[in-house]
Amino acid sequence: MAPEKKFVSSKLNKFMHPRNPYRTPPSFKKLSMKFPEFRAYCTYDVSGKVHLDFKNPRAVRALTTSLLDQDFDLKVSIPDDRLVPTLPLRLNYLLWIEDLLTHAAHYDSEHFVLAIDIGVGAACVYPLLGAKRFGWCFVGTESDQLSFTSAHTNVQNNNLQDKIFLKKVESNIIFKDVIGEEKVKSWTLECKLRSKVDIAECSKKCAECEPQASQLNPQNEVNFDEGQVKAEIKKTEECSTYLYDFTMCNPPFFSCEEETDTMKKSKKDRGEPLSAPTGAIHEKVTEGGEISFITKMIEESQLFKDKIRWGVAWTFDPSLKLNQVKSKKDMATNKPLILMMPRSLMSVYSVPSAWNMINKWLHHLKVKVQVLKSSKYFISVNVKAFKATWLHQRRKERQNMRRGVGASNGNMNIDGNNSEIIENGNGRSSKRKREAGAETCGDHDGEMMMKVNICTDRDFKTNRCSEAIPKNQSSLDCSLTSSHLGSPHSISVKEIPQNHSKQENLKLTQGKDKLQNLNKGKQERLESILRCNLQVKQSGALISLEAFYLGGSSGKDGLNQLLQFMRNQLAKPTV
Ligand SMILES: C[S@@+](CC[C@H](N)C(=O)[O-])C[C@H]1O[C@@H](n2cnc3c(N)ncnc32)[C@H](O)[C@@H]1O
Repeated sequence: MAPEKKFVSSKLNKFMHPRNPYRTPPSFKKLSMKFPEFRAYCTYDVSGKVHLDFKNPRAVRALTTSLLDQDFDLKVSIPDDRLVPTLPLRLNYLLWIEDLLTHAAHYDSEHFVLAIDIGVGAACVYPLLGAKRFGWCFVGTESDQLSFTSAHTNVQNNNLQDKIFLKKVESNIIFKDVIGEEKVKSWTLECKLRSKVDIAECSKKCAECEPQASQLNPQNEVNFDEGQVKAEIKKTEECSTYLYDFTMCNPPFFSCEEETDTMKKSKKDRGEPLSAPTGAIHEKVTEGGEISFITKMIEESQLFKDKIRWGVAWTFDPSLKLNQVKSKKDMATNKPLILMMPRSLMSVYSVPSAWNMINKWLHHLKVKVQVLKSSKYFISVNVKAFKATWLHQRRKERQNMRRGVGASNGNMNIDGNNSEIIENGNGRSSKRKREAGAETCGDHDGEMMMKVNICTDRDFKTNRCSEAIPKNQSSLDCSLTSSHLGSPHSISVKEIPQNHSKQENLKLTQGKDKLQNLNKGKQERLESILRCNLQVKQSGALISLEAFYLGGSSGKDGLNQLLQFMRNQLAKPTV
C-alpha cells in the first residue's frame, strides 16, 4: 500500500466532501523535497517510496504545517503540546458550511461572510483556512492563554489581521462576552465596511446606510475615527438583522481525563488509531463533556438569535434549506462515474492530452469550465451547464448533414433561431424566445411544453414588468426578480433617474454592478441543469476520467448523459 494511503483511512475517505482536495492523497515525495522539516521525519524504502511515522506527534505536526504551506500558502507554527489539526477533516467541515451558505437565500460566492469560531486552538486552523480558501472573515475565541498567543502569532504571520479577530475568553463563556463586546463590534463593522460588496447590500437593505457606503474608496482603504465607527454600529444595529453568517466549533469532547483513556482502549479494540494523539488535556476535556458544551452554545444562541444565521441542527432562519445540504451519507454514496481513456485516440498517452480532448468536447458543448487543480498527472475541473447540449447530438449531426451544414463547426445553435433553452424550475428544459409576455414554449427534443411569463430588460427599464415586481420593492430588488426569470446574462436593473447627483449616480452604478455580480453566482446555481467535477488522472499505466455529480436539475441522469456523449465521441469522434 502506498504510504500516502494512510493519510486518510479508506473508511473515512468515503465521507470526504466531493470538493475536498484531499480525496486524492498528497504526494509525500513532493512534500519531502519541498519541506526539510517534513523530510526530517521521512524514511525511504528500497523502491524510493516515502514513509511517515504517524505515531510520532512531531511527524504529524510537520505534515500538517507543510501541507498548510504547500496547499494554502499558510505559514503556521504549533507549540509542542497543543492539538495538531488533521486538514482533510477540517476542510470537510468548512466545505459543508459552504454548502449550507450556498443554500441560504442571501448567499453568493461574492457575498461578504462573517463567522465565529469558538475555540480556535493554537493553529487557528478554521479561521486561517476559512479566510484563505473561502475569503471569509472570522471572530475567533480561545480560553487557553498559550493557544491564544500562538493563534494570534499565526494570524499576524500570515497578515490576516484584517480578516481574523481573536478574543481571549473565560472557559465558562461561549458567546456572551463576545458578540456584544465593543472592540469586537467595532472590528466586525470595520471589516464589513471594508468589503465593497457590502455597499450594494447595504444600499439595497436600508436607505440610511448609503452615506457610509460613499465614504469608501475603490481601493478599499477605510479610515474611520472612533465616533464614526460608533455611529455606524448604531445604524447597522438598527437597519440590519444578521451580523454573523454562521458560528462553528470543534468542542473539547471529554468530561474527564479518564474518559480519554477509555476512548483510547475502545479505539484499540476497533484497530490501531492512524495518528498519534496530540494536544493538551484542556483541549479535549471540558466540564460535562461536549454535550454540556454544545448545550451551552444552544442556550446562549437564543440571546443572539438575530445576530447569527444559525444552521447546524437548529435554525431560526427559514431561508436556510437544510434539507438540500449534502449529508455524510450522500457524500459516501457520491461515487464517481468512470470513463477509461483509450490509448488509440491519443498520439501521446498522457493526462494533458486526454484533458485536451475532453476540453474540446466541453467547449463544443458550451458548458462553463473552471480548472481547480492541474498537474502532469491530475487535472480537476468544475463544470456548469445551463442547457442539455449533449442530448441528441447524433440526430443534430444528421440534420446538419441533410441541410449541408458542416458537421461540427463548433458553433452549436440549438434550433437555429434566437431561442434558448432555459430551466423552468421543475428540472425540465423549455424553449424561450427573447420576447416579452406570456408565450407557449415548444417541445424541444421531446421535452415538455410549458407556458412562461418573461420580462425582458426593456420591460424593466420601461416599468412594464409591474406584475412581477411588488410596488414596495426598490429598483435593486427589481433586478433580483428579473434574474430569477431570465438567463444568467439577463440580469437587469432599472435605469438611474436623471435628477440624481453625480455622486449618487456613481454610488447606484457601483451598487448595480456589485449586485449583478452578486446575483450571477446564485443565478448560475438556480439555473444550472448540471454541476459536476471532472477529474482526469493517471493510475499506473491507465488514464481515467472520473465524474462527480454536484447538483443541477437534470440530476445524476444529466451526468450519465454527458458521459454517454463522451463515450460516443470515443467510439466515433465528430468534434
Ligand atoms: C478540540 S480543541 C479545537 C481546536 C481547533 N478549533 C481545531 O479544530 O483544531 C477545543 C479548543 O477550544 C478551547 N476552548 C475550550 N473551552 C472554550 C471556551 N469556552 N471558549 C473558547 N475556547 C474554548 C480549548 O482551549 C481548545 O483550544
